[in-house]
Amino acid sequence: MKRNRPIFREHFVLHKWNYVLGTILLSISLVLQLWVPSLLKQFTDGLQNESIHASRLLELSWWFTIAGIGTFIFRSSGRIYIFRMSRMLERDLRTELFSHWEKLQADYYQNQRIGNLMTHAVNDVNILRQIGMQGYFQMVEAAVLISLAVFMMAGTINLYLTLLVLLPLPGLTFIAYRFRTKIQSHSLKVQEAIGILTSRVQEFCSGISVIKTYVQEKEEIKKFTNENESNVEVNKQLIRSNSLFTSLSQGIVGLSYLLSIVMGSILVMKSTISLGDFVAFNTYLSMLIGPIENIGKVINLLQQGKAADQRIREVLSTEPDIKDEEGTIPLTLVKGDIRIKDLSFNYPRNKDHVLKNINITIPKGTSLAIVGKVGSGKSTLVQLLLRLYNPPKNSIYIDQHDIRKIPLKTLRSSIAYVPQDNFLFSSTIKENIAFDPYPYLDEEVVHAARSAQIYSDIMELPNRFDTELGERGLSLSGGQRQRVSIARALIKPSPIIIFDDSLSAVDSKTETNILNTLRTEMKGRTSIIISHRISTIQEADQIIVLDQGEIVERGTHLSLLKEDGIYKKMYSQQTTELTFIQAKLPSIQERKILIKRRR
Ligand SMILES: Nc1ncnc2c1ncn2[C@@H]1O[C@H](COP(=O)(O)OP(=O)(O)OP(=O)(O)O)[C@@H](O)[C@H]1O
Repeated sequence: MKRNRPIFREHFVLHKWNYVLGTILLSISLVLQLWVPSLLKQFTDGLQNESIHASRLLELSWWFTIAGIGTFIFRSSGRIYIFRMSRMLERDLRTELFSHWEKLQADYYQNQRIGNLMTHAVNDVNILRQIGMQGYFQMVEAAVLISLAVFMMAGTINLYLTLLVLLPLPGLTFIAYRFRTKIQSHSLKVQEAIGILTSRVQEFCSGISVIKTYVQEKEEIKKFTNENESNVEVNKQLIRSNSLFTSLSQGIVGLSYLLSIVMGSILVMKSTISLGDFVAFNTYLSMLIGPIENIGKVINLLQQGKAADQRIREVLSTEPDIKDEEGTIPLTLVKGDIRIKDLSFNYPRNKDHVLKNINITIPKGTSLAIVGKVGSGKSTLVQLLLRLYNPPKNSIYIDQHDIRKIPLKTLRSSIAYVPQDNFLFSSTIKENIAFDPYPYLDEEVVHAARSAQIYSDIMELPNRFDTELGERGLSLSGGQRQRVSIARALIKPSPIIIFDDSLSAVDSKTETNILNTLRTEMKGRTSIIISHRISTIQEADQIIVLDQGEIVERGTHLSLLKEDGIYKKMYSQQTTELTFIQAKLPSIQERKILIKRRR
């Protein structure tokens, strides 16, 4: 959704009555707070005149108690009202950001740093929340407290003393603003330094075996020490700014108090004001210091808020490139006939075509295998079928419909896809397999696991299907992750299934077992298998060989072996490698002799 107006303003307008109520409650508490100095005045003057008696003392104590309790009740409820609204802004904005990101295409994420996205979701939203919480609260407090306190000081005690004492205080606002900016930039550097240290530790933990095998411990310690040193350096700058700010503001506040005490005492001695006035005046002054300092902080916060608001609105106004377009046919099911016609494709930020003039027909229920060198365009082709990138119009058809006219939801729920990277979520194995929102029965999960040849591995885990996987499923081996991904695709009752190099991390025995079960699982389903291994794809109904984005060979395993092309070369190379490995392996007879000798 495009946001034309600043986010906080929109939120404020939407919840204005809650903010008004919060403001009224807070203002009542401030008025009650400002009642205290006048009670103090009456008490002090009473003591000085010796006119105070027990019942008056009791009465004053009552008023003090009422002022205290009232301040507490109204301040807390005003705070709850205002702060609750800001928490709602935070919650709604994060949900809006998240659901917007979900709509954006894969390409968007390839051009963004994850760190930036995290900053939008965490820091920028926090800043907007702070404007609603501390920012709004402190502005109301400053406006009400300063105006009323100054009015009381000047109107009921002494105008000139008030002007004199207030003279240095705008300096407090100024330095709070200036230093806040400086402190902010130092804090940012400290955060960056901590981020670098964290990444270093993270990288160290992940790469520990490489570091050890390359005997790089000393080098790594050196790098860490340098970065640790930089962290100390930026922290020193932060400490310097903080100390200077505290000392300067204390200096200004001290000057105000000094003026108040010296000039106030003179006025008391001259009987221009009473001792009670003097006490009340200094109490008002102490109440003013915080809000005056806060003005500077709030100005700074508003500036940060402006930048955060712009950044968030920029993200929210990024239009998804891949969405249901005009003319989308309301299809809910497809059968699985695929036709690719004159497809040429280049990635959005690269003019060179990575696929050139591709023509393929895959009738429903048949299989297509794609082989080819690294970077020849195999994954791109299947990603276009899923519309992870937009293919040109009228270039890919499913059941005679241009896929750009098939609702995205229908298209993607009709395709089960095992991507190359085998991404697993940090949840249980069961949740990873039954990821498709369809409510799967336990038996279906077990069946998918058996078909993907991962069942016995799962049964050996401590909590079997309920075993929690670590981040990105890293607690499993590469081959196990691959088979969990396959199970996730097999459980999905979709008419089309795609495997992108999905058997690369399993041994040849497991590969044969998986292929045997897949034959049954894929009956009636249109399948596309990408692989570098001929053994995986040789039984496909048709095989294409891609080279630099072009189909250079096509046929069946047998027909391609008759051609003297890339396919045959790959086959010969792989069978020679296999024979070589087999030749290297001792025969059963030789193994028995070896075992005997070892004994
Ligand atoms: N997101 C992208 N943006 C720009 N170019 C890309 C992108 N993804 C892939 N490419 C380029 O497109 C070409 C085809 O890549 P693709 O991943 O389709 O090859 P592949 O045949 O699947 O390779 P592999 O066997 O390594 O998986 C490559 O030159 C690659 O650099």
